[in-house]
Amino acid sequence: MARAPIDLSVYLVTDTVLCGEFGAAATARAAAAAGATAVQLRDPHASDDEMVALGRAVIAALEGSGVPVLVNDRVHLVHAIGAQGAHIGQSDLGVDEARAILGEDSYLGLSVQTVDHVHAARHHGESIDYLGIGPIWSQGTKPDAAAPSGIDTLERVLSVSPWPCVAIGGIDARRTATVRATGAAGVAVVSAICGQPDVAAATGSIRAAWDGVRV
Ligand SMILES: Cc1ncc(COP(=O)(O)OP(=O)(O)O)c(N)n1
Ligand SMILES: Cc1nc(C(=O)O)sc1CCOP(=O)(O)O
Ligand SMILES: [Mg+2]
Repeated sequence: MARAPIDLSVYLVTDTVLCGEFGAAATARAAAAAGATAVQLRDPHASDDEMVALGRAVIAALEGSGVPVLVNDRVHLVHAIGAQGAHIGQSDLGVDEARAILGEDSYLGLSVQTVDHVHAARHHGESIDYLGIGPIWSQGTKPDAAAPSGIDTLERVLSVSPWPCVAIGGIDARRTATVRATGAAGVAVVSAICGQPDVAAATGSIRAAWDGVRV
């Protein structure tokens, strides 16, 4: 069964530590109400049990919003959480294994850093729903990320990718318009939303920048 296209335009990636006392679930709810269109549950430090509890809380917080939740790395927890898909990278389990766990109805995103990564993934075809490409700019959220690749690499990946691409790394409202101008499908954002004093306002400014609205 074909999956409906996923709206990646403002893609929140949660960070439990950055979200602080406000929490990932409240952050997801406020962000969705302010225009986030997808949420990725990302917590490299959580145990599987903690991830399931957090994921279920995020799903409950988003009830009725229509915003899909994707689980970072832990593809085996997607169904237990009740999430809509998963996101994996070059060092995680492979696309075939992930798709076998997910079945045909769940979304799957893959991180790439280079054009060669896109060519290497091409044979997976419809097993993949979208690519994440980054880090585009310098960022402080993912210590083991590659060096910033710059907007040129994003443009090169976009020129060869058969899948929609979302940019990640150092993206805030100001840079969102730059990403949109490349033809990317969206911006994936952690610290410009998580832990911000007003999550809804922070998300709204990214939403407005993506929509080309002057604020
Ligand atoms: C939307 C999006 N793009 C890229 C990544 C990074 O994935 P990965 O390289 O697997 O690194 P981790 O996030 O797992 O540390 C992402 N999570 N989301
Ligand atoms: C989770 C993640 N993945 C990256 C990649 O390049 O694949 S960069 C990153 C963190 C991005 O955080 P921020 O929005 O705070 O800059
Ligand atoms: Mg990963």
